[in-house]
Amino acid sequence: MMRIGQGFDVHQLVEGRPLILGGITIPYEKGLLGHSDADVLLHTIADAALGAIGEGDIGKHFPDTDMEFKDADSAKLLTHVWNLVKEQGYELGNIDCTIIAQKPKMAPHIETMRVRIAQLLEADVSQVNVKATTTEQLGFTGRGEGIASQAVILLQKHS
Ligand SMILES: Nc1ccn([C@@H]2O[C@H](COP(=O)(O)O)[C@@H](O)[C@H]2O)c(=O)n1
Ligand SMILES: C[C@@]1(CO)OP(=O)(O)OP(=O)(O)OC[C@H]1O
Repeated sequence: MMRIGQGFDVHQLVEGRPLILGGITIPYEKGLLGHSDADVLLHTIADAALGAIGEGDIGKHFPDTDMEFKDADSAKLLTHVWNLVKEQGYELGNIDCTIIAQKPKMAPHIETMRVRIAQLLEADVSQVNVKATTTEQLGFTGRGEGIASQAVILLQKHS
């Protein structure tokens, strides 16, 4: 049996915050703003996984009004979500993610993100793909005001 899910998230880029993306810290002059560490890529992956198992979204599981999740490590939130996936008997088929950011250049960091995401999803690196695109300086991402992310996930269960 297979289940598919998709995720999308956006966070604002501001000065004075570290840029945490895909479970790693990337050197940059700005970072993402959020109630948690604002790791937009891990949030997208968590949303895709929750979508695949019909469990809503991360806002439902980790309300941004709850101080327990203030400055939360998104890797821990994703691990919680992944435990729900495993409780339903699923494992990762594959995941494909796109980071939408004008800057910084993601290419030097993609492999490290893949390895970290594979670790969090208890899968092989070959099951995880991470891409990046600019929006050719158009829109809020193009102006460097924020970073968006998208993901599609396939879960599988052996019967
Ligand atoms: N923040 C980014 C954005 C893009 N890349 C890489 O550059 C390639 C070209 O980007 P376009 O937006 O012109 O399609 C893209 O395919 C990525 O490999 C990047 O590293 N970091
Ligand atoms: C992760 C949570 C919880 O700390 O907060 P944010 O970091 O603001 O992220 P968002 O994607 O806006 O919504 C989910 C939240 O409930």
